[in-house]
Amino acid sequence: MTNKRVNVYILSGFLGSGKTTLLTKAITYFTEAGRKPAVIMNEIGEVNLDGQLIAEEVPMSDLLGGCICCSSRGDLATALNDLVTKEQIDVIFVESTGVANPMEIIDEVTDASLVLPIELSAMITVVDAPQLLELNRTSRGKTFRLMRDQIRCANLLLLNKTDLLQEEALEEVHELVREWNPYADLHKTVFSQIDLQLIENIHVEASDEARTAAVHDHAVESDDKHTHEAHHHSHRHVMAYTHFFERAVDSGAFEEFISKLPQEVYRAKGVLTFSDTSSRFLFQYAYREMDFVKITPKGNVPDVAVFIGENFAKDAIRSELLRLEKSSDPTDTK
Ligand SMILES: Nc1nc2c(ncn2[C@@H]2O[C@H](COP(=O)(O)OP(=O)(O)OP(=O)(O)O)[C@@H](O)[C@H]2O)c(=O)[nH]1
Repeated sequence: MTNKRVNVYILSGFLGSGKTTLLTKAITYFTEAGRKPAVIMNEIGEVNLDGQLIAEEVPMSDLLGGCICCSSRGDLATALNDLVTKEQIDVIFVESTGVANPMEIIDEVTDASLVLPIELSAMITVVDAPQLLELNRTSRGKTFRLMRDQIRCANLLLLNKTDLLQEEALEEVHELVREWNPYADLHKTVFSQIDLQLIENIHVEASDEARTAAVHDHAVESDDKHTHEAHHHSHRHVMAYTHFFERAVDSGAFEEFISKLPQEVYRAKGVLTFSDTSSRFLFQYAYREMDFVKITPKGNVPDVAVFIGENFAKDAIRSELLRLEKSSDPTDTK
């Protein structure tokens, strides 16, 4: 379970922004690099038209007739499960409907990562630059707010359709996006054309060296808020840390650890065995409230916890959990 994990990328962005345009390019790139991609396509309508653009040999799952984030909740996990259990896949792209709430999708993928060999690698948001600019200048309604949320949650941002804007207008919308998300890698694009290696790099960084860098970022930001601008090139914004437990931890010590989580961690969940209880527990943590429910997991579920937040120090969480594991080890006499 702890070995190879399939990288999951969420593609978000408002209706017609250029997600499928990016997806077809990304599939070609990963296929040519010898890695096997798969796609989960979520459409509000009852037919998957975008799927027609994806090569036949790419495994694809359709979630039709609703948004992943509301009516189809649970279906995404099933689709992920089907892909990773039936196919030899390296990468999964989840193309959400243009109106999906990004946090809900992040939540559902990370929920699934508790029980499946997958890992949320990044959220990539494609922004329709002319549309955002127009909404910013005029209505600022529901669509505008949704676009803002999709931008805020991203690790990689494509400011797309820049061919349709004059230089000055482009700078205006670029500034707006940068203001909403100072952390993501931001690229001005035409037909979602970017160096696709960037997508792989997000993953590499998020999975290892980034841990150290995240600690550094965090420390610098809390020392001096005015140096915030210096971190524009960081890929770390909304991020997740998954911890697989090697042994059971003490329930009281774990609760205390959760109660002291930094405020940058706004969501955590997991399945745990405690050294001082007979049952296993599903734990949930949201908006500083925690909840533990006894469960008997179906299948072979490891002891695991996922932490989701913004720019938190993954290393600090990891070392504290290792310390809890060590202190509940009866063979450790130190
Ligand atoms: N002019 C221009 N058109 C673009 C650009 N990128 C994409 N398009 C066009 O915009 C339309 C929508 O692109 P898609 O990639 O299908 O957008 P999408 O986000 O997948 O759309 P939905 O699935 O409906 O949410 C297509 O006709 C594209 O060819 C761009 O940079 N400039």
